[in-house]
Amino acid sequence: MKAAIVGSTGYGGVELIRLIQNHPYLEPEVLISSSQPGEPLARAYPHLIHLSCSFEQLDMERLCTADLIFFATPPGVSGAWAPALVEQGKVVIDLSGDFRLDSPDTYQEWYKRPAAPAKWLEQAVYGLSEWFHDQIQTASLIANPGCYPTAALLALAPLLKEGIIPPSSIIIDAKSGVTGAGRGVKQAMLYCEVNENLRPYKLDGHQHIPEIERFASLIAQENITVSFVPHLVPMNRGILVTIYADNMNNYTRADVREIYRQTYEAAPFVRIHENGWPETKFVQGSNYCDIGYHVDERTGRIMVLAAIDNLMKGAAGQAVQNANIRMGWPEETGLGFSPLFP
Ligand SMILES: NC(=O)C1=CN([C@@H]2O[C@H](COP(=O)(O)OP(=O)(O)OC[C@H]3O[C@@H](n4cnc5c(N)ncnc54)[C@H](OP(=O)(O)O)[C@@H]3O)[C@@H](O)[C@H]2O)C=CC1
Ligand SMILES: CC(=O)N[C@@H](CCC(=O)OP(=O)(O)O)C(=O)O
Repeated sequence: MKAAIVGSTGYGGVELIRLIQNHPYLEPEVLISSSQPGEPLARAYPHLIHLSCSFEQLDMERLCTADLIFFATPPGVSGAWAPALVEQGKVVIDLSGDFRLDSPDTYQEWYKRPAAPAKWLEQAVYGLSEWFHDQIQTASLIANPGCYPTAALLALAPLLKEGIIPPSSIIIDAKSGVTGAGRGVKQAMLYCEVNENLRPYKLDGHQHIPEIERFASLIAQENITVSFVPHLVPMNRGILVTIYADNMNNYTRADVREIYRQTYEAAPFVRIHENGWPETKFVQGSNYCDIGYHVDERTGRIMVLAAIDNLMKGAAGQAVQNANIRMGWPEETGLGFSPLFP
């Protein structure tokens, strides 16, 4: 099948090229760049000099030569282009946040821009592969989750579904590498600003808060609110979330172990750490989400940790996993990379 990637000069886009180029059933046929049309891929990414493709202008007719279209673009781009592509019978997988929220007002409030039409927000299927597998199988428009929500929801969802933690006690402390902010030039992301520094940011309005709350509530079947504190850490890739919640009814470590075991026993990309806790190095370059937990009898809290590679399970890897689910291919197709360590 032919794939098109819009935003292929960005970090999410180049990770898609790497994955699709190694995928047995997908070809990276159309690589779109609005800033560098006509330029060879190797000019933007010399490590891909062995691939002799060039970037192309964003053009509807050209996009329609592909079967599957990935958007790895800033907010607003897929919202404008995806509906027409779906109407042409194409499958669209969107890595941006344009279709992750169901209310135009909520999108406007958190993204500070107008939303895509409500009809398309309602039609989009959330691409958290392990939890929305059945809906993804028939979806035309897949809203790939944000990087922080992927880690947070995979860690939280089993406990929420079982009603083990109360709806308002949840604190999510999250840390991301710098590729999470994209390849665009920003002063705050310069080496001297980021190196040897640990920076909390957007405590007062991160766009992933409504996304986490929407799907946590859906899974728990009650209204969930979370406190969310993201941090930027001086590393290229990786996200670690540490979640704190009250332990209702004193569930034991054995109870929690059984819940995670049962929930994820058939999930090829979720690994549970029974001894020790996940680290970002354990998942780097791979599509795994590693989860660990601690049932703290002293304080009556449960701590759950999840590590992902933000560009893989947090973006391009999960997008390819969703393409596999949608096309009926084995979920691991083209994603069988072991993590890079050290
Ligand atoms: N980085 C990460 O870890 C994650 C990112 N995401 C989301 O995925 C999307 C892509 O992220 P990322 O790759 O990091 O971002 P980058 O900034 O690295 O890349 C974005 C790409 O979009 C293209 N672009 C910019 N403006 C337009 C436009 N108006 N029309 C068409 N193309 C445009 C740019 O290429 P050009 O100017 O050449 O067209 C650029 O290459 C974002 O929405 C991001 O929030 C989601 C999960 C994780
Ligand atoms: C380190 C860093 O800056 N990370 C980005 C994550 C962006 C992302 O995943 O984005 P969308 O949900 O907007 O698509 C952030 O916190 O905004």
